[in-house]
Amino acid sequence: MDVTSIPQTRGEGWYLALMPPNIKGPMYAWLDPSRLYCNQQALKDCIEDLAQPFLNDPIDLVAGIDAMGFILGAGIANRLAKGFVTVRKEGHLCVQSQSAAYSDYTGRRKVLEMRTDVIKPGTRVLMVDQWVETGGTMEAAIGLVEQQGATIAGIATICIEDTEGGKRIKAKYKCSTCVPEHLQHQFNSHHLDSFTTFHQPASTLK
Ligand SMILES: O=P(O)(O)OC[C@H]1O[C@H](OP(=O)(O)OP(=O)(O)O)[C@H](O)[C@@H]1O
Ligand SMILES: Nc1ncnc2[nH]cnc12
Repeated sequence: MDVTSIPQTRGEGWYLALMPPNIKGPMYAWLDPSRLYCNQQALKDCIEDLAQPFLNDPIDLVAGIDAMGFILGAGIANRLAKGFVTVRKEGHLCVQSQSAAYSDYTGRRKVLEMRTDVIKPGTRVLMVDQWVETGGTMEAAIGLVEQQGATIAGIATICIEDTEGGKRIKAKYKCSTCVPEHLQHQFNSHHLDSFTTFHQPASTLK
């Protein structure tokens, strides 16, 4: 699908077909969700789908995880008319912060940091990231938020894979994703039928 085209008929999760497969190998995610943000209708529909289950829930604050969780998180915060707090990769926050070490789908050790001057005991926080694969990143971020006394109001992310960590998160929290149930197995196996229609333009293969 052309990156900016808007189909006349848009079924559930139509925009997921905009995501191209990884062509760079195992140190990268298996697909690139960020291409869907380039399509104005896809970005709008994705944010609406993720926010919808939480529209009537008591939420005080939205937390987005560095880096791509900032895009969806800010959009969802705006839709819910709530504030937005960043959960950052280490080395960027110049104010008092708490940190948590974790490893993600790459197997690398990483650190997340969060400011300590926003969350109060009982603050209800909606956690947002682009994706949950092993769940390492989301569980580290949840740990930071809970450590400050907040309650997790839910999780919003394009996909939660049915990994051990993904299943643990789904069992424990209210979750909103963009993946229709009948497509979940394609996401779990890291291959989407829509990949077969992807042709990399010659100019991008240099
Ligand atoms: O469930 P996990 O195995 O922990 O993986 C999920 C994380 O990995 C990706 O971020 P990544 O750090 O690759 O990239 P980003 O900085 O572009 O968001 C994704 O957006 C999640 O944050
Ligand atoms: N952004 C992402 N896309 C696909 N798979 C992922 N696994 C972890 N992050 C991912």
